[in-house]
Amino acid sequence: MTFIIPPDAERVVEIRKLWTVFRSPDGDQVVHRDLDLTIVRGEVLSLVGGSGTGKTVLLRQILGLEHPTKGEVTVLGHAPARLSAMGAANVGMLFQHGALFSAFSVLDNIAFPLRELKLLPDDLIRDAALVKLQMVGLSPQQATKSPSDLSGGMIKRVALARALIMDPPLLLLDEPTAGLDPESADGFCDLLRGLHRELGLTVVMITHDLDTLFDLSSRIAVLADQKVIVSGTTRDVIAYPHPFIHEYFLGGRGQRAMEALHEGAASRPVPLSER
Ligand SMILES: Nc1ncnc2c1ncn2[C@@H]1O[C@H](COP(=O)(O)OP(=O)(O)OP(=O)(O)O)[C@@H](O)[C@H]1O
Repeated sequence: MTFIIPPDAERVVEIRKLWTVFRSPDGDQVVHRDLDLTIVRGEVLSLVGGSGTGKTVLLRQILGLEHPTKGEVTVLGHAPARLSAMGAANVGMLFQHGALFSAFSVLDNIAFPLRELKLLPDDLIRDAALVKLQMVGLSPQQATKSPSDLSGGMIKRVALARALIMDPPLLLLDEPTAGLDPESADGFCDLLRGLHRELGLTVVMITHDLDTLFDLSSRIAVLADQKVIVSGTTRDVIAYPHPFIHEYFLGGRGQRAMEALHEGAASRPVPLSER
């Protein structure tokens, strides 16, 4: 059985019949073809799919950085492009490598989106950035450091603090634990789980890491054949007959992760209805 949207759920992202086509002299590349996806408030939806299946492009559509060739994307009822002035207030984005400004301090990186708005005095912006610094588990002593002085896990935390600076209800994560050692990845998952709960966030995440996938997701959506072929709990998804799903979840790597999943009930994805 695939995911059925509860009738009372608030639809944060609606994607209807989306086509994304990149034109080039060598021919058109159709990345998304009639793709449908609805994301409801409070869920942690993970996008999985083979390399080049359009996961990052889909996040960029939600951010308004790409535009539908055909079809419609709405975030909180508006086209993402229409949110651009206040975009950061509605959608926070954690890019894969953190994407911090190397010439700025930690605090100035976190404060950047608020400073760009030019609406608040500097001392308030500084206070807001310090609150976010502590929210992601870093101490005020880290505020003056340069990104080059930080570990990979700390860079992710600073980038997360920046993504959250304007308290967006929707958070997009591109490979949040990529490049982290297992201990830092576990710590970052714990942080994300806590923030999701405390801030009531809706999260859309791309991950290739099965531990992160099983640890955080309330729903998994699989991209293949230019669309979302199935979405639901791990069980729903695994039951769907498709070569990618078979290889991904039931190949050697997937089997090991599934065994770990069965060993620890706490790491099993919790269907939205049970949260
Ligand atoms: N701006 C662009 N112009 C032309 N082609 C693009 C552009 N952005 C992405 N593509 C192409 O769209 C396809 C999907 O890219 P995307 O980055 O979304 O894949 P992905 O599913 O995130 O892959 P991976 O898991 O390897 O990161 C790729 O073939 C990519 O080369």
